[in-house]
Amino acid sequence: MSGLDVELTGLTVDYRDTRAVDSATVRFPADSITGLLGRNGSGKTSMLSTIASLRRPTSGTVRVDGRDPFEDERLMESVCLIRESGDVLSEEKLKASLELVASARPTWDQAYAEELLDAFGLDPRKKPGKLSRGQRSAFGAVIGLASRAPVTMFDEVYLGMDAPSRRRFYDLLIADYVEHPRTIILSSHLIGEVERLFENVVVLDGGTVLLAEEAETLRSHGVTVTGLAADVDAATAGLRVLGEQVLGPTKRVTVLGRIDDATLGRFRAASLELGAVPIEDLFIALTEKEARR
Ligand SMILES: Nc1ncnc2c1ncn2[C@@H]1O[C@H](COP(=O)(O)OP(=O)(O)OP(=O)(O)O)[C@@H](O)[C@H]1O
Repeated sequence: MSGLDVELTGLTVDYRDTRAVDSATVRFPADSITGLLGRNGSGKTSMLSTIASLRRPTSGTVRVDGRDPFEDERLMESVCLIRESGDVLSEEKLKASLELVASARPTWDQAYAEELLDAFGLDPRKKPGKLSRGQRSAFGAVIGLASRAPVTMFDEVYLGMDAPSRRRFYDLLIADYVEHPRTIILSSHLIGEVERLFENVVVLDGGTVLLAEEAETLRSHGVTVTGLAADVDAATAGLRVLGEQVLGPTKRVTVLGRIDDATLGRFRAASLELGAVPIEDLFIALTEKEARR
């Protein structure tokens, strides 16, 4: 089974006096990996919870494959949300949680789950209380991957993992996605680490959709310029610089905005190296109130 399209129209989620998601209209295309980015409290978890039918929208609609998952139990089996908190049986061995998920997910792959447990060094005879935070996160990753749900969402699930485990998770995710394409949504604060995975990017800000674009298009909103510091400074004077890194005599600056031919010519004449803009830099610029004035 491949992925399903997810479409939100005018989605609003209120908690008492807080509007967590505000009239969000956005599509997560089938068979693609979308990064859902936003600062703390921007509404990512609330949005994902409504897609997973854990919360009803206050208004607006959620459609998975054109249908309302709330009204459709079979469809809910196709939507998997993995949260950092972990939705496991806290008093039972991991094995019991795996059996429970396996019974609820028609697309579950037991052999793959066992492979993943091995890859993350997890013992299914242990109880969640005996695991470290990183191991609990890894267990969430195992469930999310082995579920092979047509819509799979990871909500900051890998935050507890150390760097090698996170790298293993990203590599496993990509490898499995290539073999079994599906709709994947990743929310993350570690944008620099995960952005290579994204085909699409959705940025939330204060509950509203600030942008929804293909990652390649987004990256073309700027350029990185690297070379001798004095040359870089001269060539980028007057341009909107998002950030800079200095390494000895070399400097790399990230410039926002489309670069016209004259400017490009200036860069080339000074033998400066041009590169794609890290999505993380664009994200920070877009969501920084100062930068948007
Ligand atoms: N159960 C709740 N009751 C009341 N307010 C809530 C509840 N859950 C979230 N909120 C509020 O809704 C807003 C959006 O929260 P949400 O958790 O969806 O954001 P987030 O982008 O996932 O944040 P983070 O990156 O910090 O996890 C925040 O202002 C938050 O305080």
